[in-house]
Amino acid sequence: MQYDTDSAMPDKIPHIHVACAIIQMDGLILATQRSATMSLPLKWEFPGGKLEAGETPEQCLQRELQEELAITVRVGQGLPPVTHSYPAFKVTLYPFFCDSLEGTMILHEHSAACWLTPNELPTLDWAEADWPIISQLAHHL
Ligand SMILES: Nc1nc2c([nH]c(=O)n2[C@H]2C[C@H](O)[C@@H](COP(=O)(O)OP(=O)(O)OP(=O)(O)O)O2)c(=O)[nH]1
Repeated sequence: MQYDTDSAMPDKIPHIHVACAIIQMDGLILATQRSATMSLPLKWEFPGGKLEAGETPEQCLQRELQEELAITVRVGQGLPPVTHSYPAFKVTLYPFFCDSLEGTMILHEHSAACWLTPNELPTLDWAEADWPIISQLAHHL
């Protein structure tokens, strides 16, 4: 029997699920830059990280934002998830609007952070998976 390998073989690349925070303050949105030693080096992203087993996206965001930036936020409305395939893995991003930031931000993992208006967001070199979110924000906020 012959198999069509493309359809019969299971997907070999890992598929990760990542919650990310669109943190708003005074009309600006927080962007963070991945460090040179992280995957997708120096790309800009919304802070967040991989969902752990049994964790809601809201819980994941509170944990990741505390670990990465030493801040807490109020997690609000979600945007539609976005799935993107990188050469080595596939990611589904679960974006959430957040506000009411508390704490003094410390960059524990990122190389930089900045606050931008929705219109300025496309000027950064974003991780490829983020572009559908950036377009949505630039047009709708
Ligand atoms: N947090 C976040 N990650 C994003 C975005 N866009 C995007 O492609 N990603 C990717 C980068 C990472 O490969 C993955 C997020 O997982 P992570 O930051 O916890 O993973 P990592 O591989 O850097 O670190 P590790 O915990 O596995 O060591 O999703 C985004 O907007 N925010």
